[in-house]
Amino acid sequence: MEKVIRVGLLGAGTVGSGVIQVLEMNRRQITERVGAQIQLKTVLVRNLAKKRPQLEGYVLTDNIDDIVKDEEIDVVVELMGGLEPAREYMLKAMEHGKSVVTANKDVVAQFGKEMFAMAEKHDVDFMFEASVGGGIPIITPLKQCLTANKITEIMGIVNGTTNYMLTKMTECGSDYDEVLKEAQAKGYAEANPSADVDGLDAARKAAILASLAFNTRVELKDVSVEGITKITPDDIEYARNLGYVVKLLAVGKDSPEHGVDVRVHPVFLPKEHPLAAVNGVFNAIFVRGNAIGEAMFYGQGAGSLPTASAVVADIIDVSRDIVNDTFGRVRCTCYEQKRLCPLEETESSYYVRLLVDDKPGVLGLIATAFGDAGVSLKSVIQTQRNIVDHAEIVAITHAVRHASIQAALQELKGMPVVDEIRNVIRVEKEQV
Ligand SMILES: NC(=O)C1=CN([C@@H]2O[C@H](COP(=O)(O)OP(=O)(O)OC[C@H]3O[C@@H](n4cnc5c(N)ncnc54)[C@H](OP(=O)(O)O)[C@@H]3O)[C@@H](O)[C@H]2O)C=CC1
Ligand SMILES: N[C@@H](CC=O)C(=O)O
Ligand code: NA
Repeated sequence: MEKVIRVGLLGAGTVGSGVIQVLEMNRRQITERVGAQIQLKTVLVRNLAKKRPQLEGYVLTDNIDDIVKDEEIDVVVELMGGLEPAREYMLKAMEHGKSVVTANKDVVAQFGKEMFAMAEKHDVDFMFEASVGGGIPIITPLKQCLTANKITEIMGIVNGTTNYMLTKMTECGSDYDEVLKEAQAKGYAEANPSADVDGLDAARKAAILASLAFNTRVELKDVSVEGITKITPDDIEYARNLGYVVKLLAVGKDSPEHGVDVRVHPVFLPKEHPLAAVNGVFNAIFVRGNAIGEAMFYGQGAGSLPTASAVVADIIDVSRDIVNDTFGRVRCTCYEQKRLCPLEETESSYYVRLLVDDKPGVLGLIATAFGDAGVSLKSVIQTQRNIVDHAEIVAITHAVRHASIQAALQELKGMPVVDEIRNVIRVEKEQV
């Protein structure tokens, strides 16, 4: 008789309902591929009273014990989101001998070590492909396909909500609040969308990617984070006129001089850069390895079915391990303890937009202030932009240390002719 693998699902929202749909839509192929039937048995939700026509025929519960203590259930799929009780439920599931699949970057970025330790202790699998880049395969490539390489750089657009917002603001001049609402309606945003727009979601993903790429534990607290809330239509227009697009980037670098540098921030990206063409909900992740060279992974970073694609692939992988009794083939890969590079040591070019008094000699004073702080300028433009008695100065600097640009900004803040530092955004150099 055909073996049956039973699944307990925690959460039936955007991704959870996508998982149910994919398991039903591709049932025959999935059974063939696994050599066993995957059957969803029980679904945990918060609100049992909610109408859920899609879940007819499945056992619904709001009690986690109905899943973790059910001996028939082999795999627990966590798609509730947030730290608690998701972390607690996943640990409980593993304690009861069940493999766990999750899309939860909050837990992986903060408690990954604890999760792997529990999986090892109970000889079960812990899989999290959907936690970064939604449907894009990137966790498995880093854990398996790229292991022949020493990886020195990983860089990408890893938040679908903010990429969707920036794309709409750039292409259609849409209003910030309006496009955020659209992204929420499409199911891209986190339960609390400030995680998206403040860069935290991308920072969690950056921590996960860097840990896997550089084989050293990087947690959310180790990532310097800046979101897109300060980006204005004016910055987007200046970027366009100067030959750039504005993107929220996650950057991870590993070098012998500085150690591991992981950060998330908006950047001016040259229009010719391959990541500049990644628009809407699409994500892309660049990896530089010493054997493969450059590789890029591209696809939909959020949304019900694309994310479910990654979750179901993990369920299939775990099921194959159950069928073949080969759990834990790929354990935690953080076997080194590398130095984490402080933000002050990082280097970048910057776009600096200032509101200044509109009078002779101001441009010279500004250039001197930058020069005194050791910041050399690549270009400076002065515009009027409907401002009475004032002007805007936009400077693009050459690559300088973070500490130097901070010193220049401090100097500028104290100058009577400078009325406001309107924005400071990093500028990414062209790919060579
Ligand atoms: N949305 C996306 O595009 C992507 C999401 N992810 C991640 O996937 C996970 C799920 O996201 P998403 O589907 O968007 O979230 P939703 O908010 O759409 O769904 C969450 C589900 O979990 C249930 N739930 C939440 N808290 C509890 C609780 N304490 N006890 C029982 N059930 C609970 C909710 O129940 P109820 O229905 O009763 O409210 C709901 O069914 C998150 O970790 C997210 O970061 C990853 C990649 C992409
Ligand atoms: N809110 C996230 C969902 C996927 O991780 C995003 O917008 O990318
Ligand atoms: Na993924």
